[in-house]
Formats: sequence, C-alpha cells, structure tokens
Amino acid sequence: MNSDDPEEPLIASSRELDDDDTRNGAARPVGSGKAPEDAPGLFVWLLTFAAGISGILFGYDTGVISATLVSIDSSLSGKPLSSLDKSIITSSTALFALLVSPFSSVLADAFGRKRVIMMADALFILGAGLQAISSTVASMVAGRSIVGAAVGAASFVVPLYIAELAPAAHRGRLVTMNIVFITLGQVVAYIVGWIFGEYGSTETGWRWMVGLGAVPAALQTAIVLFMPETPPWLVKAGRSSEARVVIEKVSGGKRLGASSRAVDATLKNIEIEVREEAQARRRRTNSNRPEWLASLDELFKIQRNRRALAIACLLQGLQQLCGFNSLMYFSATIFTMLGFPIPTLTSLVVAVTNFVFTVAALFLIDRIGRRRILLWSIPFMIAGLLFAGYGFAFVKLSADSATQETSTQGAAIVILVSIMIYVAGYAIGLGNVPWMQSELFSLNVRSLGSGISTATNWGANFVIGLTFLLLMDVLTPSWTFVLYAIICAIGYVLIWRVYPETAGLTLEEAASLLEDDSWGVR
Ligand SMILES: O[C@H]1[C@H](O)[C@@H](O)[C@H](O)[C@@H](O)[C@H]1O
Repeated sequence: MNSDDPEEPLIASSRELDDDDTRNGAARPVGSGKAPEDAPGLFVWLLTFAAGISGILFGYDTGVISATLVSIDSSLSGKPLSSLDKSIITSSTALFALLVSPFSSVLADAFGRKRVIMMADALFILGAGLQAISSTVASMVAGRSIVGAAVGAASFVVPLYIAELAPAAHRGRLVTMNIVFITLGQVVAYIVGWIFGEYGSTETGWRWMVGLGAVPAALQTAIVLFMPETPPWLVKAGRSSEARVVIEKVSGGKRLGASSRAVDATLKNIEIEVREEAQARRRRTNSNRPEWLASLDELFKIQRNRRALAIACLLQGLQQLCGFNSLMYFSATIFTMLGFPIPTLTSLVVAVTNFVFTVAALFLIDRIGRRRILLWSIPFMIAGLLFAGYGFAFVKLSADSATQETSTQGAAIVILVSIMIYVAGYAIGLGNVPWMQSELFSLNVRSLGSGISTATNWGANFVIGLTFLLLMDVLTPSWTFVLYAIICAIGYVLIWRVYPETAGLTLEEAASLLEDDSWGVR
C-alpha cells in the first residue's frame, strides 16, 4: 500500500483490519509515520545530540584501549601485561557488549528506551571509575566488562530511540548522526591516547585515558532527564496523550506547520500497530507459552520477520567481519611494523578518515539510499584491501621501526593510501547502514530483532579482535587482507540478492517490503 496514492486513505481505521490482516502483520503502515515531512526541527536535533553522547562514549571506550594497553606498563599486578592479559582486557568489552545487547531489548520494552540510556550511563561511569583506580589485571577486566555492558546497551537502544522519534524522511540522517558521534569518540580517544601516552606519567597517564570516559556519561545523565520517551513506547504504555505531545514537538511544533491532522494520523498509525501487537500477544498467551519464547517464535516463524532478521544480521556481521576494527584496535601496531616514525599519529589517519567519511554519509544516505550506497562503496573497500595485501607482499615487517629498510618505504605508502581508501569506503556505507536495522522490523519484534542483530555485531567484533594478530602470523598480512576482501565480496553478492531499498519509507512500509515470499529484491 502506498500512502502517496490519493486513492488510499492515509490510515486504515481499526475496522478495516480484518483478523487475517492483523495476524499476518500485513495491515496498514504504522511506525513513526510519514506525515510530518518538514526538516527536522531544533527539538529533534537536540534530542539526537543528547542521545548521541552515547555514541561518543561507545567510540571513546572502544578506541582508547589500544593506547591504554601500551601505556599501562607494570602498573597492574606489579608486572608487564602478558599477551593473554592484553587479549582478555581487550575482548572482555566486546564479550559483555555481546551478552548485554539482546537483554537490553527486554529492558527497553519494559522500562522504556530513555531509562535504558540512563542505566547505560550509570554503567559507563562505574566502569570508567573502576578502570582508573585498578591495581590488578582482574579489576581492570571487571572495569572493561562493565563498560562493555554499557556499550552493548547503548549501541542497541540509542539507534532505536532515534529511529522511533525521527520523522521518516530524516531518519537515516539522524541515525547516522549517532555513528558520527561514535567515530568522533574514536578520534578523541586516539588524540587523548597519543597526548597522555606521549606526555603523561607512566603511572597516571593511562588512568586519565580510561577515567575521562566518565565525563560525557555524567553530562548525558543530566540532559536525558529532560528528554521525552518515544511515541511508540508511550502508546504501548497507554500514554497516548503524551505520545501526541512528543509527535507534535518532533514535527516542529504547531507554529512550524505540524498540522494537527498529520499529528493525529501519525499517532493513529502507531496505535493501530500497538493494537495489532496486543492482539498477537493475546493469541500467544492463549497458547500457554512463556512470552519471550512466543516472541522468539514469531521472529523466526513469520517469513517477513525472519527475512528482516537475516538481513539485519547479515549487515551487522559483515560490518565487523570485513575487518575494519582490526585497524581500529591495531593500526598503531601495523604502522610500527611498517616503519612509520610516529605510529600513533599515523594511525590517527584511520580514525580521522573514518570520521570524515561518516560525516559525508550523513548528507548522502537519505538521497542515495541504503542499498545503493552499500553497492557503490563495498567495491572501494575490496580494492583498498587488495592493494594493501599487494603492498604487504613487498614489505619485510619488523617490530622495530628503526630497522625498516628504505626500499620498502614505497610499499608502506601504498599500504597507507590503500587503507585510507578502504576506510573511506567502509565509513560511507557499511560503517553506518547496518545500524538502521530497526526500520526493517515491525514493532512487535523490533526490540528483539534489533537486539539479536546488535549481538551479531558484537559477536563478530569479538571474533575479529581475537583473531587478527593470529591471522597476520599464520596467514601472513597479505593473505589476511585478501581474506577480508573475499568476505566483502561475498557480502556484496548477498546484499545485492536480498536487501531491498528502505530509504524514505515509514518504519512500517520498510518492514512490509519484506512480506514478499521470495528472498529476491523487488
Ligand atoms: O558503526 C561503527 C563505526 O563504524 C565504528 O567506527 C566501528 O568501530 C564500530 O564497530 C561500528 O559499529
């Protein structure tokens, strides 16, 4: 059904929804609604900015670890960190993010999106504090794990929060804002790591690096107190009049032309979807099965939900398995081996390129569309990886930059430029499109589906972080990069086959695209 079609009523009344329609979730579009099409008002930008602080925290805490590990020296447990210590400290964050992200979907449904953001802030502060005062490896691991739990919850709930608040026409751009904040947090972490590592004392420098993560979390806690809940959650909680006020504000307020008809239409659409969900839940409860099992059932047994989940997990898995975070975590190590004189500064190139092209994506994503931007950008990633792999074939790697032979300097430059091409391609597409996952799911499985695909992201992140150095050793750097190129090529074909374009559609229109029986793209 096309809401631009003059023949179609803007919304279906509940009487138009027969039982079959509602059972299949095939009824009229809902979600955030398409009605308010104006530019996002100041209110939406403020909300996005406030919620985006979570992105800064996410980026900061994932980016800061590489500098932290090389600066800790012997301050934990009175001895230098072993490789195993380093691996456990690094991977505990991804592991806990993985464990917490699906669980946070249950919390987000029960307590609201906003409260989960606040819970994550409390964890960010606790984790940063614990890391900063750590004197043993065990307490450092505990601090990293708590931060991981916070990152897991925030990485799930913030995109969901923004997607449910933003008008459809601007949703892509607003969700991308969150990724801009993540990549900005990574740039800040690299700069802070470089400054404290270079100029701070050995004993306290790294403590400042990790402890500073508490500052944005405290700031966000103060701001979030004044932020609203999302309209779909409010309607679900039986607070439709509050939802109406939020929709009105989000559409720019009455003075900016948010006609009360458009606001009513949006609210009505959400109410219909919530009603459908309640009916579906009643049917599930009748069957005497635990609620979560019934939801899981619904996610896997209904074709459109299954397809949404497969696409979301494909994109999230590919975002990590393409190998980008190997660079985020180990680029300083790679550039040391390549003989660059100040590797931490050179590695800043990765974080800055990622940030700059994510900002570019912000302006392009709604215009070009998710599917198309991926199909255009992944070939650049593949080319960058293959050139880098080729460059590595000419370099004799050394752990000490001083012994690097001049003859390989050309190859080192080729590798640096190839990595920049790869990172640019990543940032403009795969770095952000997967986070628009919530628009693929209908409301009744949106939280659960987004939670599972976010967990896929963290699972794959964990695998990449754990295996990169091993692969470099076993396969050689050239073949490691070729392997990532092969993964990108497989991902390209899968995206081309199964991922339809969702740009500019309401959440529900996007979800109903997937009702097609075949797995092809209409
Ligand atoms: O979207 C983000 C972004 O691309 C970050 O730079 C990356 O480190 C994350 O893993 C990813 O989820």
